[in-house]
Amino acid sequence: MADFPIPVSVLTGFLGAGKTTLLNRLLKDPALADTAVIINEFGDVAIDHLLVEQSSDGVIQLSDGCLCCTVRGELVDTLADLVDRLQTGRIKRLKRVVIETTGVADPAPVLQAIMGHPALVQAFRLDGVITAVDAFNGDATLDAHVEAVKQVAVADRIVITKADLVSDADVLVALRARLRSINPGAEILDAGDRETGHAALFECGLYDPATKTADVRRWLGEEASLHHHEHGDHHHDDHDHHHEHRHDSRVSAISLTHDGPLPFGAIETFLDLLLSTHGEKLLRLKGIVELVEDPSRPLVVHGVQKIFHPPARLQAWPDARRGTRLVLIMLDMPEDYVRRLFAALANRPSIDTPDRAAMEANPLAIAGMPR
Ligand SMILES: Nc1nc2c(ncn2[C@@H]2O[C@H](COP(=O)(O)OP(=O)(O)OP(=O)(O)O)[C@@H](O)[C@H]2O)c(=O)[nH]1
Repeated sequence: MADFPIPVSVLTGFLGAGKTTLLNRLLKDPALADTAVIINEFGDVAIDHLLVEQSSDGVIQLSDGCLCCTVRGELVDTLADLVDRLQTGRIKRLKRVVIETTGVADPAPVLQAIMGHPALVQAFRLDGVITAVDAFNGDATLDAHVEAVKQVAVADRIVITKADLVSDADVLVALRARLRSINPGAEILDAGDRETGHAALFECGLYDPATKTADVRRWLGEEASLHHHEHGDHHHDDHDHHHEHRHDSRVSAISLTHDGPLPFGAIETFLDLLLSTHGEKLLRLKGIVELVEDPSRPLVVHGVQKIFHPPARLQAWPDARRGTRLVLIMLDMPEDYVRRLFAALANRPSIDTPDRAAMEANPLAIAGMPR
């Protein structure tokens, strides 16, 4: 049996970052029984040693109760097949799916397979993205590959691997600071730490399945400070200085808040305009919204790159705080545009920004707004 929607965790990280090693260790934990592991490999990548006895249909039952399959074709087909096996009783239980992505890939297509597919989105929900970063090579990889920076930026949890290979503690401190500046909201864990087990890595979503209460602060990463990104001048100096060789100086996060309820249409328009004007820059967006239409049940918005999970409602507010809180991580953040767009749609016009009604009527005609 399965409780739909089944949580899906995506494990990413650059080539050789230690994804399989981490996964193998996690899967020894009895708490992860009834987990299906999908290894999303393309091209001539060696089959991971997890998959020693592969059956003809690509899915094997491991002795510890996990299902395992490699995907060389369509991830969508594999996920649909898992649902079919459950419904026909060929799989008895399925509590979780973990997808290990190929090291060089942008994680977006994997996430798109889950969140962008009308049938799968009923059966699965994205729990979170876990990104492994190699302590030894991490800095050089982030310098060389913007894909590696994006993998860090979309993460809910970042796991530093191979810390045992780094003798200089300052290197680890600097790497953590760098990861924190790319993604201030994600929790950063050490793979070698006993605490870095399933409990720390899974259930990144809004609900705690044990208590059914929503931990919005944790989900939005609000414990982490976002304010160092708000010193605009400093940010731009940094940007120019490192522009040549540090991709991550191009990634930044902001938090948008509004007190009081907003109409659903305002949020919809904000997201539509953001995606149509700067969608390629958006790496991650998460938020909770107080709606005019139904203020007692907060709306949850959740997107990775251009792919948005269907908006969901919580049954109740998790704590006394109301209003709207959105956290955005973007590449080359058009911060002024984003803030003005949000302000306009939240009906807080600044001197030269028209109000929401005018904007919805003609969104491209706003003074000073780049298209
Ligand atoms: N010393 C040390 N080596 C590690 C650690 N984690 C992984 N490795 C080694 O790093 C190499 C790559 O690890 P994998 O787990 O295969 O990495 P991966 O990210 O799955 O690799 P790809 O699937 O090829 O992208 C292997 O030789 C591992 O034994 C660690 O924490 N410490």
